[in-house]
Amino acid sequence: MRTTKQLFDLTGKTALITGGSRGLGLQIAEALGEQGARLVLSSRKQSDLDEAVAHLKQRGIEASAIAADLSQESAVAPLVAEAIKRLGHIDILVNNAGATWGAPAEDYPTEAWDKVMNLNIRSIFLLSQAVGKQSMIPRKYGRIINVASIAGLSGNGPGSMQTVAYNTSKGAVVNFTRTLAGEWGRHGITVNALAPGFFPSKMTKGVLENFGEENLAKRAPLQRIGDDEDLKGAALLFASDASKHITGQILAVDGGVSAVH
Ligand SMILES: NC(=O)c1ccc[n+]([C@@H]2O[C@H](COP(=O)([O-])OP(=O)(O)OC[C@H]3O[C@@H](n4cnc5c(N)ncnc54)[C@H](O)[C@@H]3O)[C@@H](O)[C@H]2O)c1
Ligand SMILES: O=C(O)[C@H](O)[C@@H](O)[C@H](O)[C@H](O)CO
Repeated sequence: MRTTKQLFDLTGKTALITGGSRGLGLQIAEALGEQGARLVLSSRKQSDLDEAVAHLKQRGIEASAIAADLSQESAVAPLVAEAIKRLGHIDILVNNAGATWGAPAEDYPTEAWDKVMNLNIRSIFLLSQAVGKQSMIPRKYGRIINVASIAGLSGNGPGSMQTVAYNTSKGAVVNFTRTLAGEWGRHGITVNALAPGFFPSKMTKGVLENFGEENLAKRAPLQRIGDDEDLKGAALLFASDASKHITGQILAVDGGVSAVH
């Protein structure tokens, strides 16, 4: 029997983290790296990635970066091939890259719908498929962590941001997580999702300006918004052997918002 410390230890493990250059992805990278995992980060811009790698190196974390536009299907195969080349294999896949777009549903541009859907759900399917087939299934081990959102657990009320594609894509992430967990449990792969509430980031800058921190915090029983360490514990749980008997689960990290709304 292992100790709790050993169950959460990621020494010798490898992880590919999409959208790892900033925001929640970088926070997850810190969490996994601090526990000993070797990392490959991916996101669209090489310059952002270089900064993130330097930031992690300062904290003693081994990371490298591969730029890829995941809204394009053609980006997936080269990314996975290069990540496996660098890491040897992939133990942990964090599907975190995501984006949003706001417009009233009746006027919502189909280009925006396609962009959001391609990145937020289609790329998660494609990446999981490639990493599963090439690395996790043959090795009979894997941890897939999808970053959903509490916006995938309910719709937006009147007066909130009009993000029909975003909420729809995150709802799809939730049920994709359960479905893949059902299929791949027999291969020793767990598939779980984080459902963050509001965290300040580049993506949510507009929401923060529109509604104000106080109003966003008021929605939560804990009366606060997320900060730069609030996702770490849940991410580490799903990445490590501490969760080897947990799959297909959606964990809200939201100050309690989804418990009461
Ligand atoms: N911030 C929040 O309140 C919040 C809440 C719930 C869920 N989320 C989810 O967390 C994830 C990260 O968001 P964030 O808030 O850190 O935002 P962010 O904008 O800071 O980070 C998004 C990341 O995704 C990458 N990315 C964007 N488009 C891409 C593309 N086409 N190809 C490859 N990479 C791309 C960016 O480079 C960046 O690394 C998203 O899936 C988002 O939906 C965020
Ligand atoms: O995915 C996200 O960006 C967040 O979860 C948002 O949905 C906020 O929680 C919401 O906007 C607060 O009102």
